Amino acid sequence: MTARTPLMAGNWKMNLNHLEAIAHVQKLAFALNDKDYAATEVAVLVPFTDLRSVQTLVDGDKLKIKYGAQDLSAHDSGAYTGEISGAMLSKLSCSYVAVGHSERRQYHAETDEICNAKVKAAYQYGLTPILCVGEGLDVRKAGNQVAHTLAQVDGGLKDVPAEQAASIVIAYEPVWAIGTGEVATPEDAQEVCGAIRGRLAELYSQELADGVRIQYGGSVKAGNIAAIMAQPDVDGALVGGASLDAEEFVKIVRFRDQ
Ligand SMILES: O=C[C@H](O)COP(=O)(O)O
Repeated sequence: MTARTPLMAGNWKMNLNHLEAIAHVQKLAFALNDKDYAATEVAVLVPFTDLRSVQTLVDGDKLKIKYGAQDLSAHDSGAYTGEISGAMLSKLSCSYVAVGHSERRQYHAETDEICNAKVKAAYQYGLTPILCVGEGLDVRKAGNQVAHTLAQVDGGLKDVPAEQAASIVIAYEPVWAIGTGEVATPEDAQEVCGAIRGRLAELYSQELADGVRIQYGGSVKAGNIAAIMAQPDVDGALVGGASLDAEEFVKIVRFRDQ
């Protein structure tokens, strides 16, 4: 099995303006050290309006924090008012971009087809997509969480070649656990993350599947991260609310100490 470096990504959602973003990244940079970065990759997914400020800070101070966006357009350029292209994100040296977050699926009607086009757009411009998948409460109650989530994996990766899929990050986020304080048990997380890895092996190869990082997301905090990370198929977390508290996020990055 390939060793996978955990990825802790803070998804700020629609929080922190560009000035607050600078202060927040400075706090993270002050607290994190080389040992942290060697053990765990750290990223922040920030509002579009923060990207230039974060880029300037990261470049200027040679920070090891990676950054990226929370969405991108499926289109290259042109008359798509309000959209931001992969090329624009790439120009800002983004490493990551979230695709198909449940809030995009829910409030912006993003389908698996749209997510698939966005995954392809991300790769086209050298960005690593973090493909978000996960079931709602009704699906969970019916016991269909694995089938539902794997269908989203299939849809998001349709016709994506292995050389691209090898670098994808998949974030399993049960919708009922997002921002609710209702965290999935480590066993719940493992069940679906393990199934996602199994599906990647079927779609591509075991070797590829063993190298892909699968994150858990949903009410992750310093107090629950260690048990979640102890699961064999969980390789990091996509952290919402707790990523807005620099001290808490640093503790999550240092999950081995919790
Ligand atoms: O992208 C992050 C997830 O939506 C989780 O959010 P949360 O940590 O606030 O529950």
